[in-house]
Amino acid sequence: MKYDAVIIGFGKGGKTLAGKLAKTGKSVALIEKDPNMYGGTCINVGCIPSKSLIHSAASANPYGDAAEKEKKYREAIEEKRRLTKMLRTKNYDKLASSPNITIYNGTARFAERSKIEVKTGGKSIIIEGDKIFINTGSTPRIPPISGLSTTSGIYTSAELMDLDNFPEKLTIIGGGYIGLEFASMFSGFGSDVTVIQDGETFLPREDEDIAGEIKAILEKSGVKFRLGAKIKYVDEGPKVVFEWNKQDYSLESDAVLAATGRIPNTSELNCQAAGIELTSKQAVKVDQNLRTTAENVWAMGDVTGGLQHTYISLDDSRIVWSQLSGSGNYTADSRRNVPYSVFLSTPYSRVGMNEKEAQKSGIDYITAALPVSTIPKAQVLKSTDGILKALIDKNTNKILGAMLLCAESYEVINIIKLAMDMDADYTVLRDRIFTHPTMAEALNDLFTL
Ligand SMILES: Cc1cc2nc3c(=O)[nH]c(=O)nc-3n(C[C@H](O)[C@H](O)[C@H](O)COP(=O)(O)OP(=O)(O)OC[C@H]3O[C@@H](n4cnc5c(N)ncnc54)[C@H](O)[C@@H]3O)c2cc1C
Ligand SMILES: NC(=O)c1ccc[n+]([C@@H]2O[C@H](COP(=O)([O-])OP(=O)(O)OC[C@H]3O[C@@H](n4cnc5c(N)ncnc54)[C@H](O)[C@@H]3O)[C@@H](O)[C@H]2O)c1
Repeated sequence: MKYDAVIIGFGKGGKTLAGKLAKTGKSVALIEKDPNMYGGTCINVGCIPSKSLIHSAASANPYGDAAEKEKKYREAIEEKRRLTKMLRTKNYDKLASSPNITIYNGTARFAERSKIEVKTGGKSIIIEGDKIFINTGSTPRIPPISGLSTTSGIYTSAELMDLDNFPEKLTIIGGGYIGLEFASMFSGFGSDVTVIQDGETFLPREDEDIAGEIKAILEKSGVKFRLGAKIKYVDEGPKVVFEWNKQDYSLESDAVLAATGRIPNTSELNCQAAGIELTSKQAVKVDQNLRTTAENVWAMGDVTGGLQHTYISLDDSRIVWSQLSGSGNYTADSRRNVPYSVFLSTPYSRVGMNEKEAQKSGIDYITAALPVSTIPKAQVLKSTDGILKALIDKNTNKILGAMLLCAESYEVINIIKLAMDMDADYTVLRDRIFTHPTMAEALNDLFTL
């Protein structure tokens, strides 16, 4: 079988590109190894199921009795299963219904530069592609802690989001995005949550005041932190044995989540057969056009070792499409002002520089700050914890960055990103009409210096 394009992995970038290529009449083969992953990590085991559970947790009663908590949790898991199944089917049907797309269910590996071996159900077939696109995503990194991969009751994020029984007591290893979102979610359901992190500093990339507020909000909801801890081993229970503040502790719980980062999925690809180089972190090495070191082979999304967000994988498909459709002008180094949101009970969103980075770069900046309690909509929502902060270039009046720790920050941050992309002065946000009462209207006050 020969195709114009072979796409390995049904992730965000891959499925978007498949659709675009098929629309222009190209023949496309899309290979996915797991039928429960049609549509990729985001809709099956990542963003969407976690946000569905976070949404359900927001209306749970963390102080309810055991039966009430269990009931609410089971309903939330059922709703998550319904939602992911619906999206998975939709994603599959959308591509499968195109006459130009063939979906293969099997594990792909390079036989040579343009030939891919697909192993499926004990059989193996070779398919050929004029152009090949790698979109195989990433997988949880399990650190070499004794007992971590062999003890029962230790889960990855995907497994924990499919647990039938409510964990009254949850230990989370790792205080990154996944660790904190799950801490917030499970404390919302009423779990007793402890986060164990190796590093001393909480959210080391954030400004201290912001990190401090986030930690205080999580602690207020009952989450306990053990920062600068060294895990010695994990044992049946499950029980995590660790050293913290020069003392040994043994923490037993109903479940342990390993949220210790994610590594690119390249181990099955046999990249060397195609002359595709990997980085020292096992990511596919790409240039600014997302070309690999092999001719006519590109890579998109988590597998490239860059920022791990669904919208980055989507944007990667735009970079690739820019070359396939002619202009080639859009490249990874022209991508700027990439925002992110951490979906905590009080969500945190950021775009651009923070103070730490501005100080390091020597830019002359002004800091604008606004306590969330002054925002009328925050009072309506009864969500008055948090702070809004923005940095403005003193010489040019341009916005350098913003950090929003408040309800609905994941929506409002996109307004600031747009203003930054348009190179607007901060006064544009200060003087805009926004609807009332909204969280967005707080930008008028934040940017009134
Ligand atoms: C719990 C969690 C929450 C998250 N929340 C967010 C969020 O709120 N917002 C956000 O933007 N990002 C979030 N992310 C990150 C986001 O999910 C990923 O960055 C994104 O899904 C990566 O997409 P991708 O296109 O690189 O590949 P993926 O969507 O991972 O797709 C890769 C596909 O390739 C398949 N595959 C792998 N190897 C092979 C092979 N050899 N042959 C055939 N198929 C193969 C895999 O089965 C998989 O389906 C979250 C991640 C997790 C785990
Ligand atoms: N809202 C979002 O966009 C969103 C949400 C969830 C996940 N994600 C993506 O998923 C990726 C993976 O998230 P993650 O939280 O697993 O990784 P991460 O890299 O963000 O955090 C890993 C954490 O584990 C800790 N850690 C590592 N080894 C440890 C050990 N041996 N003992 C104790 N602590 C240890 C680290 O100190 C760190 O706090 C992120 O990079 C993110 O891009 C995005």
